[in-house]
Amino acid sequence: MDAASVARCRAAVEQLDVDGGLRRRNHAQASTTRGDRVGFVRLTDEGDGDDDDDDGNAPCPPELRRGFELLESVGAQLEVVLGCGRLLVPRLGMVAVYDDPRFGYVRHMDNERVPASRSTDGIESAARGSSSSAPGCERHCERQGLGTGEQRDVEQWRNYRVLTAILYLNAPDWSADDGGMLRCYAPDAPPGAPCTVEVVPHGGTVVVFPSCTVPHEVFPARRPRYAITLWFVSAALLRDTPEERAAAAAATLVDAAARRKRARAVAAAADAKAVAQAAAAAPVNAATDPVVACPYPTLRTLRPCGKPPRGVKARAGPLASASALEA
Ligand SMILES: O=C(O)CCC(=O)C(=O)O
Ligand SMILES: [Fe+2]
Repeated sequence: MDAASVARCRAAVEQLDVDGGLRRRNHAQASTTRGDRVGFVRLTDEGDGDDDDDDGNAPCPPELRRGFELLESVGAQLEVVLGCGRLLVPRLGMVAVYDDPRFGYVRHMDNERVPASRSTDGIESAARGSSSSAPGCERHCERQGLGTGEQRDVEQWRNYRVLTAILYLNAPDWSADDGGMLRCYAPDAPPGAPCTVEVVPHGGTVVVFPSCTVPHEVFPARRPRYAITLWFVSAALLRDTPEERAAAAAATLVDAAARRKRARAVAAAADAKAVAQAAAAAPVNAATDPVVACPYPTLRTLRPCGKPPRGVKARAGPLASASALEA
């Protein structure tokens, strides 16, 4: 993204902050794991007032829309390039500023398997579509022969994200000395293993990686560090019936050996096209990336990813289903 557009987006984020739209996380571990303040903005005008996701989320400022549109177009291109089936865009996008030079964000994954009883993200659940109390989980467990009594011990995906896309909005004179680097690790790399990619968060740079397989961390920054993030959701998890969800899960869960083969899962570039090309060149196979086994609770908060670019024929993912969007 060009410098002028980045500057406009950054100014919009600063204004959002002045208006009280960015808050520090208030759950217990947040103070030690991450130093950012975040807000969620509505990316569509949709919203009929009876949806929790509406609570307290400002509409995306017009100047910031271009940033989210860029991320959405990255998703649209990756959907085609990676053949991962239909990606969906949540109604909310995240805006973040790291302004405490003591803290970045410790190594984590944006989605992962956790015991069912812990598969919630607290305040993130509504905003990011990551609720674990989705109706149907119990029936899903039953379908798999696990029984409702045992379901608390069953692992589930923490949330519904499959692809993370970040756009940095930092000032043009940002340098490596300012810190704030994003470090991504090879999937399944043990702590301390060599990292695969380090990204200096230059304004205009976009980073994408599969949410379920790439551990990453953010280093503390000496200056306020701005970014917006869109977490794409897979259509496959929107299947309506337990049978369909079970089939989707069985068809898409990846075994550990296959995951290890995907050493490089990160692409960074200055614009959407370059991102898509870089991702295509990397040995990422999103077709086999995992999707969650729970239904998404509020279908209305999702919409299909933007149209693929001209001349590129969309490859139908094995689980993509337009009917999943009709709720
Ligand atoms: O801003 C970044 O580079 C990454 C932030 C991150 O990992 C997150 O918000 O989950
Ligand atoms: Fe993250």
